[in-house]
Amino acid sequence: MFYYLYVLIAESRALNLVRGLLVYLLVWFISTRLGLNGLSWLLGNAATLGAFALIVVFQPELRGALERIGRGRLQRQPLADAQLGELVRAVERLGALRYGALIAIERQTPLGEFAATGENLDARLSARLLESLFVNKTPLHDGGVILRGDRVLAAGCVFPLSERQEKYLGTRHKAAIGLSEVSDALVIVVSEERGTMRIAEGGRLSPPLQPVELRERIREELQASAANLSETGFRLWRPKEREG
Ligand SMILES: Nc1ncnc2c1ncn2[C@@H]1O[C@H](COP(=O)(O)OP(=O)(O)OP(=O)(O)O)[C@@H](O)[C@H]1O
Repeated sequence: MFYYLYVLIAESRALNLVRGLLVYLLVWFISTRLGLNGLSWLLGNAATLGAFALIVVFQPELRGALERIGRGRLQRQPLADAQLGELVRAVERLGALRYGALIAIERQTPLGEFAATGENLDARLSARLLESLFVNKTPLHDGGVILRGDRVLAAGCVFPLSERQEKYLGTRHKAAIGLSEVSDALVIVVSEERGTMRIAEGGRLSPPLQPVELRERIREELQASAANLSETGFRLWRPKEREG
């Protein structure tokens, strides 16, 4: 439990917070022992308010953690090999043509609330459809596409932005990471500037992937989540090695 707690903390902004809290508690403890009544009173009262402030500041992390715990047995129709081929072909072509793209593959966390921000399509997945959806100057190219099983659920969707501060990350990549922070979706992002293809999952962004790697990674992830689900009935959260 401590290990999992540590990984959960280390993976988020909470690590700095825990360090800060330890310093705070130490100063409070020392001031009480030394009889510095003013400082000790101030720190004691601030701690009560601080507990509420923490809930507000760390609302996204708390939401993510609760969501992970409550992830249930919503079994989705997995992507068949043929559809996976179509998806990878589309992503590869979008990269080659330098069209930016953002595609979320729904797993156990329902993405309905994000699909509702875009245009409902419920169309059969095909490479040509996916490519068309990201062509510049068309009404639906802005935003992300959501795949549910072998269907394109919606396009032009707004995903939550990650609060990561890295300057090299543009909004498309932050939206990919953001959605993967609050759900178990696999999010593929194609850079318009560089034509690179990456996957965001569990709040982490992969390095640029080759088409073969992309296909394997998606296949592995989808198989792993299906196996995990059938073994236990619930999708267990497993910490992963950090990437990059
Ligand atoms: N919250 C969001 N949800 C979905 N899509 C978004 C969101 N924010 C931005 N986008 C998409 O990202 C596009 C802007 O990408 P931007 O150039 O800022 O990001 P980037 O990560 O640098 O990507 P690129 O490498 O493709 O330039 C927008 O036109 C929009 O299509």
